[in-house]
Order: sequence, then structure tokens, then C-alpha cells
Amino acid sequence: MDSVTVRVPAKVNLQLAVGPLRDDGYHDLVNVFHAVSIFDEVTAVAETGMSVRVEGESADQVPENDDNLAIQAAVALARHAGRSYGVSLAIRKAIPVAGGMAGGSADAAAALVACNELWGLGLPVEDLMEIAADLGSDVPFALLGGTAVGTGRGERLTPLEVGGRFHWVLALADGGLSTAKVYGECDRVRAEGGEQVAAPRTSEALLAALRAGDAKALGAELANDLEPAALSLRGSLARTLDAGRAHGALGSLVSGSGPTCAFLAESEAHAAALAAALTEAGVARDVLTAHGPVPGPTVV
Ligand SMILES: C[C@@](CO)(OP(=O)(O)O)[C@H](O)COP(=O)(O)OP(=O)(O)OC[C@H]1O[C@@H](n2ccc(N)nc2=O)[C@H](O)[C@@H]1O
Ligand SMILES: Nc1ncnc2c1ncn2[C@@H]1O[C@H](COP(=O)(O)OP(=O)(O)O)[C@@H](O)[C@H]1O
Repeated sequence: MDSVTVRVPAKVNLQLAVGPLRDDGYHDLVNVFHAVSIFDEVTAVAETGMSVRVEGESADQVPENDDNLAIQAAVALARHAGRSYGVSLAIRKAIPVAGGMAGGSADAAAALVACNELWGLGLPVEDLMEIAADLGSDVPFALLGGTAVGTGRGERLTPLEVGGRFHWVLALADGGLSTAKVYGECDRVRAEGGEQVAAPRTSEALLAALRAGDAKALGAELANDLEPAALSLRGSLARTLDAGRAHGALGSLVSGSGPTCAFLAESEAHAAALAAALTEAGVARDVLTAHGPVPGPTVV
């Protein structure tokens, strides 16, 4: 095979409960991931060296060198296989960069799937999962897709049952937020408030809403412990969240470390109307609609 193309979705976080800072610099989480229908595409072509090109949404903000997570994934896979394979990767981005939607993790997961196929390795998904966890906390979910709860630093996954399709509106912001800075700000805000930080706990009400496919109940349960930190670093997001609530979103939150804001709608038609209202209100760089859950990386 000379070329493999993989389509891979973005995620939003439906619940992100953040425990105290660990000794290794990470936080224990309860992280409910939900893959949504905004897709990057990664094409892997057999080559002697390793290279990456990026085009599409905010491509100028994505490194085209060894810092690119997709190249790191290819290098890690070749090392795992114990061979000096080469690949040229072409990434077509639609997932907002540094937006809290795990675009880099998605590209890394897609590169693992594409190179496993291109190089004829036939490694099982368990092996890819192990490599994924070393690349980043969000990469294992990016390999899995659907809806799942992540514990530990988010890499230990349990798939969740979901009883329907949910409709989302995503308000994109100008410029990204650094994940490490947002976690750091969360620690700072908590310390300032003298907050005693408890171990993170799964919301049973949220899991029940997912199982039932009940958008109204899910909207009421959306929660993100990183939201105060994202708002502290990017005050303008408060206006965006307020606008979504004012226009009838069933629930609203900052996705992960932000700055993308996610709004849950009642239906596809409601999502379109809400997106139009947010665009009209001028509270976002761009407004997208999407549905979830969707499957993980798919060879096209
Ligand atoms: C916040 C979340 C929510 O899904 O994603 P984004 O919204 O950024 O996409 C994740 O926890 C991000 O996962 P990911 O982007 O893979 O993070 P990593 O590369 O593993 O870690 C980047 C940095 O984030 C912080 N970090 C990450 C995960 C975690 N459980 N605790 C942390 O404190 C650490 O400071 C770490 O150095
Ligand atoms: N393939 C990639 N796509 C996007 N960003 C990447 C990629 N590889 C490395 N990065 C770097 O990772 C940072 C975080 O990007 P991203 O994964 O899009 O956001 P987030 O962590 O907020 O979900 C970016 O600022 C970029 O410099």
C-alpha cells in the first residue's frame, strides 16, 4: 500500500472534574469525552524520511517539524516496531487549533492508525493505546472515539453507552489557550480561594442522561472544573457563554481547556438557529454545528 488516509473527529468534554495537582505535574481527572462531527484528515504516504505538511483551519499555527504530534506518533510507532520506517504525512485541519478540542491528539491517533496500515504492522489497538498514552493524555480517547470516561490523567478509558444523537453548537475564539497554562491557572485560582480539592467523581446523573439520550437532562449536568481558569485567562468567554444561554442552549460550557465554547441544542434545527443567533451576536470568531457521538479514526 502506498498511501492511507484516515479521518478523525474532534472532542468536547461533557464533564471535566479535576483533582489536586499530582507529584508528576498532572491532575487526576474524571473526563467524559464525546467525539463530535468535525474532522481532520491525515494522509500517510510511504517515504524514506519523516515529514509533515499541514493545510486548512489555522494551519499556520501548527508546527511542520518534530513538534507536530502526528510526526511524534509515527516516530513512536516505528520505534515500537523496532524498524526505521519513513512516512510523509499530510494533515488537512478542520479542528480548531489549541481550542480545547484535541486536534493535535486527533492527528496523532490518525497517524498511528494510518502508519500501522501503511507499514503493514497489524498491531492490535491495545498496543496503539499504550503508545497513545505516552504521546498525551487525550490521545487514547482520540483512538477510541464515541463517548467514554477517562480516569487517571484521562488515559484510562471506559466506553459509555449513549442512547441518542446530541446536537452541538461550537463558538470558536480568536487565538488558542495553552492546556498547561489553564491547569496552572486552575491550581492558582483554587489556592487563592483556599479551596480544599477533593478527588474527582463521576456524575451519575450525567451518565444516566447519556444512556437515556436525554438532551435536556444532559444540558443541566455539563460541568468543567477548568472553566473558571479559562475565564480568568480569557474574560471575553463569559459574554459568549451568556449569549448561548440567552438564546436557549440546553447547556453551555468551555470545552476542556478552551477557549472553544460548546452549547447543547434540542435538535438539529435548534442548533442551526442557535448558531445563527451567536453569529449575529458577534461573540465568536466563527460558529460551527456538529453532532455526537461519532466513531474514532476511520480509514477512508
Ligand atoms: C484539558 C484536556 C481535557 O480533555 O484537553 P484539551 O482541552 O486541552 O484538549 C486534557 O486534560 C489535556 O490533555 P492533553 O492535551 O493530551 O495534555 P498532555 O499533553 O497530556 O499534558 C499537557 C499539560 O497539561 C497538564 N495536564 C494534562 C492532563 C492532566 N490530567 N493533568 C494536567 O495537569 C499538565 O500540565 C501537562 O504538562
Ligand atoms: N497536529 C497538530 N495539530 C494541532 N496542533 C498541534 C499539532 N501538533 C502539535 N500541535 C501543537 O499543540 C498545541 C495544542 O493544540 P491542539 O491539540 O489543537 O489543542 P488543545 O490541546 O487545546 O486541544 C498547538 O498550539 C500546536 O502548537
